[in-house]
Amino acid sequence: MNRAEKATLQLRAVDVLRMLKETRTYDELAETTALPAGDLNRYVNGHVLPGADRAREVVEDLGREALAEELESRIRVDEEGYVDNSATVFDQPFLDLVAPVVANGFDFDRPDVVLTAATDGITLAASLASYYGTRCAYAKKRKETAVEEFIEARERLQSGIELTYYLPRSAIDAGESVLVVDDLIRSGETQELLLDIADTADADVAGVFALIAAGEDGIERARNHTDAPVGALTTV
Ligand SMILES: O=P(O)(O)OC[C@H]1O[C@H](OP(=O)(O)OP(=O)(O)O)[C@H](O)[C@@H]1O
Ligand SMILES: Nc1ncnc2[nH]cnc12
Repeated sequence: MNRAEKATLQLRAVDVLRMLKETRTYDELAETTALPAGDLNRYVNGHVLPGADRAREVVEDLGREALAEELESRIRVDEEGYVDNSATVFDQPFLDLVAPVVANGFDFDRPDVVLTAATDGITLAASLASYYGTRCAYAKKRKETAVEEFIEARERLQSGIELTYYLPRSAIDAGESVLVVDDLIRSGETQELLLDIADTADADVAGVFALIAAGEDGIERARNHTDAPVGALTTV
């Protein structure tokens, strides 16, 4: 880890601790983190940065659990199992906290491109791309004007409707590594189409990630299409 990466990790740990502190006293935060309250006070107030090892523990272990809890408290599932996740996908600062936890906690190789499907996956993909310092690309359900060449992926959904996603061909080069992400995975049909696009582009898949898995079907379907790691922050 170079100095810049270390500093980034330390600052991310402070972000996670500040998020946790919003709903806790220092004593409660000490209990949650198993770190001394005095140290936590200095980190949260920005007087001292946690050491690299401590920072990694906060981001990878605690961060993942805390973010999953925070995510669960923000989503509403209706009586038919459909999820309202607007409070998450509209909150870019929250997604900026998610990015390092995902990048460090899910065994994904650093991608060249973070790929998602318009619309709701875009803010998550943007946060991850920004964290990795890579490009963000999103496939759309219609062809964007003035783009000459597209990669297309078409699938007949369980409902019988045919769905096509289009991505400008220039968005992914052959041999690049693609991390496929979305806010939500349920049937896995959308992720399948995105993996299909990556395949047509002759790209490698770094992984598949969703903030929320609605049931296990989608995750399993994605696992059938790639050997790369597949995961979600929470399952409802
Ligand atoms: O695993 P699946 O069954 O494919 O479902 C997941 C997809 O459904 C939602 O998108 P939707 O198609 O509703 O479009 P939106 O992002 O524009 O709301 C969600 O953002 C995922 O992309
Ligand atoms: N918001 C949502 N909740 C559950 N399944 C979905 N499939 C597409 N959008 C969904």
